Parts: sequence; structure tokens; C-alpha cells
Amino acid sequence: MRVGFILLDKKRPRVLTPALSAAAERHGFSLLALDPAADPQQWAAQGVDVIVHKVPEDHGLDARLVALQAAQPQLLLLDPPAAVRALQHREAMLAPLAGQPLLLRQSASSANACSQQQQQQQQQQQQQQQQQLESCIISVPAQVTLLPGSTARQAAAQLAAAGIGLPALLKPLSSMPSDAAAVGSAAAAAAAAAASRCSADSQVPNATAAAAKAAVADGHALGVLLEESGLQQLLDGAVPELAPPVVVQQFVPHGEALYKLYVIGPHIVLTRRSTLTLQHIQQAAAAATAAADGSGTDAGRPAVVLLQRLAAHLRQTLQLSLFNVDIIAPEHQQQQQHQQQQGPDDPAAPKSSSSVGDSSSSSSSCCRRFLVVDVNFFPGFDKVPGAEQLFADFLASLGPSIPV
Ligand SMILES: Nc1ncnc2c1ncn2[C@@H]1O[C@H](COP(=O)(O)OP(=O)(O)OP(=O)(O)O)[C@@H](O)[C@H]1O
Ligand SMILES: O=P(O)(O)O[C@H]1[C@H](OP(=O)(O)O)[C@@H](OP(=O)(O)O)[C@@H](O)[C@@H](O)[C@@H]1OP(=O)(O)O
Ligand SMILES: [Mg+2]
Repeated sequence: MRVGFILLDKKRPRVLTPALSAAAERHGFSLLALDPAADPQQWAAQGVDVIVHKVPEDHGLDARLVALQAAQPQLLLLDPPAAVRALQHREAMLAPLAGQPLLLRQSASSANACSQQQQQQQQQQQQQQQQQLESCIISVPAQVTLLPGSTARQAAAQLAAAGIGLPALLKPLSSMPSDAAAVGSAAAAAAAAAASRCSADSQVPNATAAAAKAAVADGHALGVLLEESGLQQLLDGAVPELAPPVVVQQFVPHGEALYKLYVIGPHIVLTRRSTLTLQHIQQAAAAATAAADGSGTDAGRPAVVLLQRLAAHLRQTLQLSLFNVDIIAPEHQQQQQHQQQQGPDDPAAPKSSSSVGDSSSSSSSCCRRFLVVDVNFFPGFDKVPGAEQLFADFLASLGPSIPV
């Protein structure tokens, strides 16, 4: 089996690492880099069975991949180009969890425990407590998209209708803004930040002002709407990389941990990172010193079996096999007993009052709550211990081992 990779120059060496090559060799398949600018016949001539691709801007790549697959139906594309592109839209990426939060239970036995009438009351209470720990609801923060031409009044009404309070985060609707949109934007972003109404900053809390500008220029703009008056600036295009269409998403205080769930086919890896805290956004442009490795207590880590179910749900609904998911655990969660007994993986969790996600951290629920705030296609696995081996295992599972 031969696995071809279509990647930008900056990413190629981080994917085709010695560790991945060694793992592939152990499995008996080979890796090769394919030229993103080549035509389908050239790729076909290299005898690939699987193509892994990530090129943020299309430039006709998707059509060439689809053409190759039409000519060579046994070829496997990781992942389907249409599904990859859909993920670049910040409404589409959260859609599988937006309308209907996902209720996950760790085991069927815990779901049935309370129906056993012979059990003593104390035993039942213990089981209910255990069930709270073992179950969780996964949803997304409330968000709206402000379209070009909206007035500040209309925008404020949209936020109110969705139950979004301030502070709120501002994210480009496309998670892959064009380079052109970012050019020259850092100065405007800094000016807006100084105004302290609508501030733009890096998504990472440990950024210095300079690093924040670099991150913005790289296409991952993140703004903070602190006051309603900032809406006018936003709609006026004061921060070009956050010009409409822009997503306004409820900022949800979640302590100091961000969980990144890496999905590699059937395999998952969870890592913990430092994150954006309320204190950070109140000091929007100030340099902070949080550790980038996400050191700290890890009591809030979601259970592995629940993460596996979340991953399976997203793999199916997004039609992707290689991605990661950013997860936060809202603070001040109410640990209330759910009134209804529902089966495992029952998605009939309480719907939020907003049509586009969960606007508060206080909805009634039986169990812990987590919010998915971002999904990214084929992120850097090289930073994740053990991920390259899992990636090779997954690739090996896709086809017969043909001697290289
Ligand atoms: N709704 C939210 N409430 C609180 N914090 C959030 C929220 N959304 C995002 N964050 C924080 O901001 C960070 C950046 O947000 P997000 O992941 O959406 O941006 P991105 O540009 O897509 O980043 P990435 O580089 O991961 O693709 C998150 O990792 C998290 O720390
Ligand atoms: O480069 P990194 O390792 O930081 O990986 C980042 C990846 O960049 P890369 O694809 O060029 O590697 C980003 O992809 P684009 O949106 O920019 O396409 C995005 O997926 C981030 O979420 C990843 O960060 P992580 O979630 O893993 O922290
Ligand atoms: Mg992202």
C-alpha cells in the first residue's frame, strides 16, 4: 500500500516525520509526498492507494482529487474534500451538536440502576451520584453570524434573541480566511484593541502583542466583544479580519483548561492545554504568562468512554476521520439529577432555549456539561505523544499490506 500526502510545504515535514515513516514501515506500507499543483494523472502514476490532503485554500485541488477518484474508484481520500471544506465554516463545524445536544452515558448498567426497586435508598443515592459522574451532555456555545450590511441595532437584536451576553468572542465565519483578508490587518486590530470595546487578540493567552499580531495574520483571528457599543466598530470593519460575516459566540468561563480531543479514525487522544480565561479577555492585549503545556489539575477531564462516543458521533456526522475537537467544561455546573431515564447515547438531552447552541452554563441536567468550541481538520499530530503510531495503525487498517 502507498499513502500519498498533499500538503503545504510548511506542514509536510511535520507530517512525514521519521516516527511516522518508521511506524509505516513496521506495518509494511510506504509514504510519499505528492505535488499539490500536479494533475490527477501525475498522482495516479505514483501508484497511491490512499491520499491524505490538507491545503487550506482550494485552488482547484478538490476538483482534481474528485476527478482522480472517479477514474480510480478504489482510491481512498482522507478525507472527502467536500467534508473537509465544510469544516472551514464555523456554523457547519458545530452543526452536529448545535440543534440537539448530545447526552452520553458511560454504561447501560448505570442508566438502568435506578429502576431496580429492591435496592436500598442509600445504594440508589450512590448509584445516582455515580451516574452523574459517568454521564455528560455535550453541546456548543450559543452563536450567531452577523452578515455584511447588518446594522448595530439588528446585530444587538440577534444577540439578544440567541441569549448571548457579553463578553462574547468574535471569530471569522470561515476558519480559513484568505491571506488577503489578513494582510495589513494587525495595526487595525491593535487600534481596536486599544479602544477596549471590540478587541482582537491571539487565541492563546500567552501571546505577547507581537505574537498576537502574527497569529492574526496567520488567519486565526479571535476578537472579544466587551461592550455593545463595540458592535458598531465591528460592523464598520474596524477589525478587517473580523469583518462580517463574523460569528459572535458566547464566551463561557471554563477555568483554565482546554481539552483537545484528537480523532484518528477509531483512535482518540486527549490533551490538555492552557486556555483563554475571563481574566485574559479583560486584559485583552496584555501579555500573559500561562504555561503552553496546560499544566495544572486535571480533575475535569472527560471520561475516555464518553470521548470515544463523541468522536464516533462526529466522525459519522461530519464524515471525517482525521480531526481534533476543542472542548471546554463550563464553570458553575449544576449537578442536578435528570428527571428522565434515557438510554445510552440518547441525544434527547434538554434543548437549549437558543436555536443555535447553549447560551448559558446553568441549564438543568443530570450530569456534567462540556462545550465543543472548535473542530479542525487534520491538525498537527506530531505534537501529540503517540499520535503518529495511531495514525500509522489507522492507515494500515485501510488496506492490505503490500511489500514496499
Ligand atoms: N466560546 C468560548 N468560550 C470560552 N473560550 C473559548 C470559546 N471559544 C474559544 N475559546 C478559547 O479560544 C481559543 C481559540 O478559539 P478557537 O479554537 O475557536 O479558534 P481557532 O482560530 O479556530 O483556533 P485553532 O488554532 O484551534 O483552530 C480556544 O482554544 C479556547 O481556549
Ligand atoms: O500547526 P499546529 O500543530 O499548531 O496545528 C494547527 C493546525 O495547523 P497545521 O495544519 O498547519 O499544522 C491548524 O490548521 P489550520 O486551521 O491552520 O489549517 C488548526 O488545525 C489548529 O487547530 C492546529 O493546532 P492544534 O489544534 O493541533 O493545536
Ligand atoms: Mg480552528
